[in-house]
Parts: sequence; C-alpha cells; structure tokens
Amino acid sequence: MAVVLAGHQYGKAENRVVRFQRDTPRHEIVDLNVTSTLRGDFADAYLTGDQSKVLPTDSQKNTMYSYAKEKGVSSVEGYALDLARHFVDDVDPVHGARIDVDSYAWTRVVVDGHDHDHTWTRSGSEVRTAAVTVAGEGEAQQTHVVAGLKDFTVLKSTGSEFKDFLTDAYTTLEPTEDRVMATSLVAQWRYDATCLADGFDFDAAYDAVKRAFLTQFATLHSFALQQTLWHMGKAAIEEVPGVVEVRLAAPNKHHFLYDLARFDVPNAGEVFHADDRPYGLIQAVVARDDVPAAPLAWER
Ligand SMILES: O=c1[nH]c(=O)c2[nH]c(=O)[nH]c2[nH]1
Repeated sequence: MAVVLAGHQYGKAENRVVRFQRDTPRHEIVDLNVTSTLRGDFADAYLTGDQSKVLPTDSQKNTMYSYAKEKGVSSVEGYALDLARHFVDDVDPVHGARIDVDSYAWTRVVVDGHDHDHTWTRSGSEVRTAAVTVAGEGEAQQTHVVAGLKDFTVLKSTGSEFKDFLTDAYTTLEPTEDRVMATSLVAQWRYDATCLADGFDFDAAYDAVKRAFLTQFATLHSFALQQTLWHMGKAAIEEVPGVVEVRLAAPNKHHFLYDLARFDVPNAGEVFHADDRPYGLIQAVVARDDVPAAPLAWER
C-alpha cells in the first residue's frame, strides 16, 4: 500500500473587488466577490514543500484588482474569462483555472425624483454568479462559461397545489389544491461556444433567463415545485440562444396555514406561519439532448 496525493488545487477565495467608473459625474459601480482556483503542476508544493511552481495566492488577488482597472469589467463573465485565460496562458505551471464571481446589485438612490449620480442602496433581490473554467493550451483549450443567480426569493400566494402523492405509514401531510409556493432559487446555466464570440451580450442573456424563470414561476399552475423547476429550465433553454444546460436547486420555503379555528377566527388562506427549516430541497438538471455534457464546467 502507498499513500498518494490524489488531488489538489489552490487559489484565493472571496476577494471583494469594488470597481467604480468615474469618467463622468454619473458614476457606475460593480461590486464583486471573486475566487480563483488554479490547477496544474503543483504536486511538489505538497510532497516536498518546493514552492517554485506556486504563484502565490496573494499575486492572484493582486491580478483580480489590477484587471478590474486594466481590462475593466464589461460583464462578470467577461472579467472572469480575462482572468482565467491569463492564469492558464501566461503562468506556465497552470494548466487550468476556474474563476467564480458573485456580483451584488446596487440601485441608485432617488433624490427629488431623480436617480442620484453617486449614491446607491444595495438591492436585495438576488446575487448574480459566474463560473468560468479554462483548461489546456492552444488548439485543445476548453473554455466553459456558467452563469447563474442565487438567493433569488420568489413567492406566489396561489396557483400551486400538492396532492395525489405517494403515502406510507408515516405520511401525515394533507393534500392541498391551493397553497403558497415560495423558494430561494439557486440556478446556474451553461452557455455553448457561441458566447465566446465578440459582442455576445452576457447581461442581456442574464436578464432573458431571469425573465423566463419568473414567467414560468408566475404563470404555470403548479402541481409541485418539481414541475415548476422543469418548466423554468426548459423555458430558459428554449428562449435564450446559447443556453444549453440549466441546473436548479430550490428550497421549498414552506408556508403553513395558521390554525385560527382554535379562536373561532376564519382563515381562508390568509394567515400563514413561514417555517425556515426543515425544508424540501428540490433539484433538477435540464439540458439539450444534442449537446455533449461538460462535466468540467461544473467541477468546483
Ligand atoms: O412541491 C412539493 N414537492 C414535494 O416533493 C413535496 N413534499 C412535500 O412534503 N411538499 C412538497 N411540495
């Protein structure tokens, strides 16, 4: 028996990069949390302590901040592509890089009916995410772009039922034809190679996917969160060019009708207890069947 180093990767996690554009009196803000993960020829650092091939995580951090100025942040995906390509193409021992970006939205403060030029409030609706993976050199280089969102809380007060489910000796859940459906969605979607062409508009694609999700969530009369997720994923792929695979995870944020009958008070679906745990966790992967799987795009 021998003990081997069976895997390794390293990087700088959660760099809070805030970039302003101040060329005109109306400033712009981009607020990011960036993580690098480098893969390659680093076994000696672990096995013998030889750091000669290790680009310090501190240098990776500095590159993230400098690129925010040197290259700018045209989109979160574009910024992540610039960084991932740099580490793979310019740093010899690096054979693969993954850049994860969370992007926090800010909304301009309104003063006297006008958007303010340089004051914002953090908007709470969702965190936008991007994960870019570059692997290999030259012709054989693979590039994957996965966009996404998380903490996207949505709720509908009707148009959702859950009934006719399998029962066993432990089933106590009452079937319902009218319930609250709510979730804090985590979604990621993979683009095909068309997104690597110059001029691909990642921001427009992001908005279109989000719109497809919301339209399905709102308009589908849902028999289960499972069915809603399937329709959300399918709509994103059908409606947004370049999207080939969607991964969804939805905690079922249960709302239980509060028992007011004990006080002789009627409650026709009006007062609920919002429970935070435990929660059902419903997940789905929806993909085009004519596009090859890309496991590397999802490897953390
Ligand atoms: O949409 C739902 N899916 C389930 O699988 C499930 N299970 C449960 O108890 N409630 C629900 N709701």
